[in-house]
Order: sequence, then structure tokens, then C-alpha cells
Amino acid sequence: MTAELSPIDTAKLVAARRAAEFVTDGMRVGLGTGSTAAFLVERLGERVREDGLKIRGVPTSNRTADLARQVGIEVITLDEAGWLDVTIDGTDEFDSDLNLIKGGGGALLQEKIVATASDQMIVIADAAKQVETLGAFPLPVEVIPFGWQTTRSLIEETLVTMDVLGRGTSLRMAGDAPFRTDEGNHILDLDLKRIGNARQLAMVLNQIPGVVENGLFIDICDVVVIGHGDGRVELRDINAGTVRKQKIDLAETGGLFTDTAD
Ligand SMILES: O=C[C@H](O)[C@H](O)[C@H](O)COP(=O)(O)O
Repeated sequence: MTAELSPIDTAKLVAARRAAEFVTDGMRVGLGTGSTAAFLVERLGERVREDGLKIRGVPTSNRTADLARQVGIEVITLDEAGWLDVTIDGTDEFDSDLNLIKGGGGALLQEKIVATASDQMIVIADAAKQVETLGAFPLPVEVIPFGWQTTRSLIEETLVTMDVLGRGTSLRMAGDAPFRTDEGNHILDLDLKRIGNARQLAMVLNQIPGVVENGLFIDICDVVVIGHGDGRVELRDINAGTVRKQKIDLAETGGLFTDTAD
């Protein structure tokens, strides 16, 4: 099974499969967006179809909703769910405090709303996404289309004031047209290189008229499940302050996890 996958996809797969073990009968589950989250949705679908797992899922994008339905997960809205037991999602970067940059796929708004409405947020990531300081990945900021260039100027002025402008800002494109989020908004990607005070930047950006939300997830994530290309999985739990390392051999175990000594 893993022989057909690249090391990076193996890392995403094992992280997703381990995180799926946190999901139990009756849970209302936030379903993230992106290539790593897709492995999670597929795994939960397998458990629904093969083990009779009973869950309801709240997707964070139209594409995740489509995938969840395809694999047999009952899809409900966040308002129908009211509150969620857990959200499992990918990330573009995470640091040692489990703060994140998300939105590389443009789904940050629904992702942040859903994660914040959950008892627990579990992030699944390949090891390459761990950084010492957030910011190497361009920070996505969702802005409304009306007056977006003025909004960009205001953002740039703010970044200069905070001394974090980096290499500038760019409007995300989809071919020849500006990218549109599921809400019809645009994304500005802020190439900052290094974000010294992510908490402050997250708050300041959201004060600018025209900004809908930014991709900094501060104090939202509880656990990161880190996958490695050789099948190893590590858990970082912000509450317990613990790190558990595991190794999975999908071919041998069919997805069961065993703790390892190292
Ligand atoms: O908007 C997209 C999301 O925040 C994704 O979870 C993030 O970009 C990570 O995606 P991937 O798992 O494809 O690297």
C-alpha cells in the first residue's frame, strides 16, 4: 500500500490514519480541507462503511463536503451540529506552541470557525511543516472583493508599522482570474518570511476593514499528529506537554498502531 506512495504522501497518510483513531461513535467531527485532510476523510469513510462507525461530519469547504458524501460520511452544517467533539485538519506550518499558518488551499475561514467551535482540534501534518518561527509559508488573508486593492494597501502599511513586511503581498490567482474562496472572497498571500509576534499580527490584521479572516491559528490547536516518510508517527499534545512516538507498518498491521521505544 505505502509502496505506491511518495514519502510525503506516506507521511500524510500515516498521520491521518492515526488521527482517525481519535474519532469514536456518536461524535460530531469537523472535517478539514487539503491533501492531508483528504486522507483523513477517506479513512473515516472506510470506518463508516466497514466498521459501522456512526459519526456526523461538518466539512470546512465544498470540496471536503463532496468527498465526505462520496465516502459515506453523513454531512451536516455547523449550525445543525451546534458544537463539535473534534476537528481534524491539515496545516501549512506549525510551531512548537502548536500555532499554525493555514489557508494554502483557501479554506481558512470555514476552517477557523469550525475548529474554534470544537472541544478539540487535532492537526495532521508531515514533518516538513514544523518550523521554529511561523512565516516562511506566505500568510493567507481572506479579503472581500470590494476595494481589495485599498485593503491591500492598508495591510501593507500595517506590516511596515509592525516591521514584518518581508517580500510583499500578492493577490492569489486561479489561472487568469483572482482565486475565489467558497464565500466568493479573494485571498492575499503575505510573504513575510518570519512572524515575530504572530498573536499580535493575527489580531491587528482582523481590525483592517475588508479583511474577513487571516490564516494564523493561535491557541486553537490541541494536538499535532506528525507523520514521517518512513511510517513513524509522533503526537504533540499541548495540554499534556507530551510527545509520543509510534511507528505504523500499514502492510503488516492494516492500520493498527504500536508504541515504539524511541
Ligand atoms: O486552506 C487549506 C487548508 O488550510 C489546508 O489544511 C492546508 O493548506 C494544508 O493543506 P495540505 O494538507 O494539502 O498541505
